[in-house]
Amino acid sequence: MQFELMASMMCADYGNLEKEVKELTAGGIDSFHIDIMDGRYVPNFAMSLNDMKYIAKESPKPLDVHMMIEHPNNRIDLFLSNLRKEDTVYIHPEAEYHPSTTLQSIINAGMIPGIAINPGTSVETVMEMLRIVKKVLVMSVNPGNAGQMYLPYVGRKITKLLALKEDMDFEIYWDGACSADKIIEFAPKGVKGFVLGTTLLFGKDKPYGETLNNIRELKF
Ligand SMILES: O=C(CO)[C@H](O)[C@H](O)COP(=O)(O)O
Repeated sequence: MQFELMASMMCADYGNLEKEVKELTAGGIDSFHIDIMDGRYVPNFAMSLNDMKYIAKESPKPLDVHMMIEHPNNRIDLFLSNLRKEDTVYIHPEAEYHPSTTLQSIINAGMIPGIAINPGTSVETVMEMLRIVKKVLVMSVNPGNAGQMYLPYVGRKITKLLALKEDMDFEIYWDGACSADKIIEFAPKGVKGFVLGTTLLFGKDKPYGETLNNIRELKF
């Protein structure tokens, strides 16, 4: 079964970032998920513009830039000017007065536009934006921290999005507490990719390549 695996780099060993990026690249990761936080939209600080630039320099793999910041429109050009056509930028619609303006800037710059949907945000709230994005990142934990519990009510939202995607042009991605049983349940239903953090990939005393191979060989 074809699905994408992304590494949540806020969970990586920052003291050995070069080694982490090289091992994940060699191990077959599909892209690097970079959580940009401002300590306001979410109660944490994670990665920065410089971390994003460093990872882009160290690996040819695409980046998923997840903007967990207030008013991303004020800072979007800084990020877009350092990205490539194959990179995705996700914004949180709640963080902006006019989120479609920000999405249009991402589209105009040639990157892949995405929205991230918080557990408490309904599909109906973001319906019009589903028509202009290519990717929808469904948060199955509240944004800001790795290592949280999966929130089961998010499953219903994914079911709704899967039905809508039949008539629209976006793919669904999973972010937060992603475990093997969630991949087994949701990949066959059509979820296109999974962000891997502390639950499945990091801090496991196992080479990343081995973990990624094990996930790709899961029995469906
Ligand atoms: O978006 C995130 C936090 O807001 C992280 O990417 C994600 O939570 C990491 O995965 P895990 O939950 O398995 O540690």
